[in-house]
Amino acid sequence: MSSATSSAETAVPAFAARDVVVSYDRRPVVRGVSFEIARGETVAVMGPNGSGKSTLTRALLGLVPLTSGQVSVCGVPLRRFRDWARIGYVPQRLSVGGGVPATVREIVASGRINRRRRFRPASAHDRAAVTAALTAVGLLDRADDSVHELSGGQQQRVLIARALAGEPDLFVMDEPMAGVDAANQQALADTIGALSDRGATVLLVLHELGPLEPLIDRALTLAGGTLVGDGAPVPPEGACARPGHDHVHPHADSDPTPPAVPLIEVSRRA
Ligand SMILES: Nc1ncnc2c1ncn2[C@@H]1O[C@H](COP(=O)(O)OP(=O)(O)OP(=O)(O)O)[C@@H](O)[C@H]1O
Repeated sequence: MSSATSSAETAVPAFAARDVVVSYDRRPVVRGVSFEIARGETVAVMGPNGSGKSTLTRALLGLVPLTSGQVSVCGVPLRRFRDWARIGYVPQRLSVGGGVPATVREIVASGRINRRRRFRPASAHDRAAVTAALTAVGLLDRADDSVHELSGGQQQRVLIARALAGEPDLFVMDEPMAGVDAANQQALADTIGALSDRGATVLLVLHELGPLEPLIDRALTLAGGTLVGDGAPVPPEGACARPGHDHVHPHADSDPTPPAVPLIEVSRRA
């Protein structure tokens, strides 16, 4: 956690959403969602495909506009929030370096931009933070390779390293385990666990709890854009618990009945 964090500040929620509605083409896909995430909590956002998980998390960061409702980050209304260096965002897919022959190290170093003083070269601390982030995700040996030479799962780890490099105290990760093999999933879970132990706030969009299960304090469950569950995560049982279980539930649009319990899914994405 940032050394600037005072005990008074920890009483303020990291994120607060009130009656949040987000629409695409006037179709609401997040429908009146309210919750608070306390500083230091590790929270999963779960639910069927298309239930609005990504849209909700993007709305918390101002990446999609709210149709109505309010969001505040560390007690500051989103429209006035400027302290973006405190937030590490891991998007669902690699969206940087497209067509540009950027190296893994360059992408990860871009996570320091909000921390660096303008027009100053990278400091020893900047370089050390980048190396530590690459080490944490097991990609130090690929640092000088083009990011396009990496597999989808490795590219996902580059995005996580980019977020780590900025040394934020709030992390928002959209399906960080998607496409990552089992061994590296455990390594990433250990990294996220270490962040959590340091007091970071971690919000994760997840299709399944997997190796992150012991770290999750709370699960917010969406169905059809509505919050239908807020409580302890429910581990998968029976067939759903089997490794490799592939289970895609119908889109909430075609099944308007909210589930009684959180649905645990495995993404079909490679
Ligand atoms: N940019 C967009 N423009 C129009 N519709 C969108 C856009 N992004 C998402 N949607 C639609 O909004 C709904 C919610 O999508 P969202 O990606 O937030 O759900 P999700 O729960 O994260 O899904 P998944 O688990 O499949 O990633 C879906 O019906 C989706 O098709």
